[in-house]
Amino acid sequence: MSKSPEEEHPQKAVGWAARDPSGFLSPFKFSRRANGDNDVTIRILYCGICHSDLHCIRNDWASSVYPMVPGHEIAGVVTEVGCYVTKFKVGDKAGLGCFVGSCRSCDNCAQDLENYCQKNILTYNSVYYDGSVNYGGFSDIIVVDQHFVISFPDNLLLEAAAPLLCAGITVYSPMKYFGFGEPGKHLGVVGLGGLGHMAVKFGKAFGLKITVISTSASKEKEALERLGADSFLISRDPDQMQAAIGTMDGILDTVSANHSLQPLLGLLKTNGKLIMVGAPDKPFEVPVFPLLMGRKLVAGSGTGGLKETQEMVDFAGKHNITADVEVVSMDYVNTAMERLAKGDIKYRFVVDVGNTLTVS
Ligand SMILES: NC(=O)c1ccc[n+]([C@@H]2O[C@H](COP(=O)([O-])OP(=O)(O)OC[C@H]3O[C@@H](n4cnc5c(N)ncnc54)[C@H](O)[C@@H]3O)[C@@H](O)[C@H]2O)c1
Ligand SMILES: [Zn+2]
Ligand SMILES: [Zn+2]
Repeated sequence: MSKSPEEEHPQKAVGWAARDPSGFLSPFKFSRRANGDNDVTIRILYCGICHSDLHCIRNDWASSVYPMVPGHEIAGVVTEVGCYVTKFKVGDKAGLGCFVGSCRSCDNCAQDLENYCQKNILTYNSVYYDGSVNYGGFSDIIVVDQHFVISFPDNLLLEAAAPLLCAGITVYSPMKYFGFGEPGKHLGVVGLGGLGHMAVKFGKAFGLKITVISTSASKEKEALERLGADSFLISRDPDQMQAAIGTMDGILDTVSANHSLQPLLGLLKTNGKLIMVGAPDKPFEVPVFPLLMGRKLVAGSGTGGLKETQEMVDFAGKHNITADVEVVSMDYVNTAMERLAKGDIKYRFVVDVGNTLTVS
């Protein structure tokens, strides 16, 4: 019989886990592997709450395995390093995003695109090479191969930098790849949540013109004044949408639920690109005529590779870019998930794991 999560590895660990698709999280005792020669052990101080965590704990994508300890925007301090570890020493600030493994030999891995490796291993809801289940960042410690660990510049506050490791890289990577990493272009950002607000910040740092496209007029003032967007478009206002037709070089769509793409395609100029990063559970309808009439492209992008993630964090350090966070205690996490489901957060919850994680 296989060993229990608490006994399968030598290092004791505690976290909060969902046990079923209700997604309700509660204390959970498990274990982590011994720190190997290439491994870094991180004492987790903060972990962001991504909408993907919510999709996962509630089994929206029909791929969840329980018990599940979510969390993939992890920031903390290195407490142990293996003998081959060159990137980190004990006491360094370190972080971890969506992946803890990849094959390291396929074409994707050779191009620093571990995020597209067919054999990559997610930080949680996945199985490691040794056959044991991975548990994520709502926990006290984690053991990771140094290749998947990111360094933080000293000037960034850890709690506000943690969301860079998913929300940040998920918008930075497609912006660079699809030609929005330099000044001059006009990019629309749909959905002003965790990903969306990071897209506004990176977009302004790249020198883009940014228009936030939102269903909710209540976000306008903040988008313009606090986040620095150039304009704000209410997608439910037909006059505003009509006036914006054919004005955007690209749109980054971060929306977590199904919605119509047709009005968005209309906003694009000829050769415009609609880049999907939101991950609703149902397929979209893609109307073809708006694509033909203007040679438009609908594309997608998933997080980013490790090299680019480090580049993004270093760029964020130089430009002082972090997430706007609401730091909450571990025992608030179920309320935070409810609020995230309703869009009641500006703009990222981060759990203060280091000070508030308790398991009785
Ligand atoms: N591509 C990737 O690699 C990747 C990485 C991280 C997250 N995601 C996905 O991106 C999505 C957004 O994640 P997040 O953490 O920013 O979530 P979030 O909840 O912080 O933001 C989502 C935004 O979408 C808005 N929204 C929700 N339903 C809407 C609707 N029907 N019409 C218009 N706007 C709507 C919300 O108000 C909110 O502003 C999720 O589906 C998540 O799973 C994808
Ligand atoms: Zn995420
Ligand atoms: Zn690979």
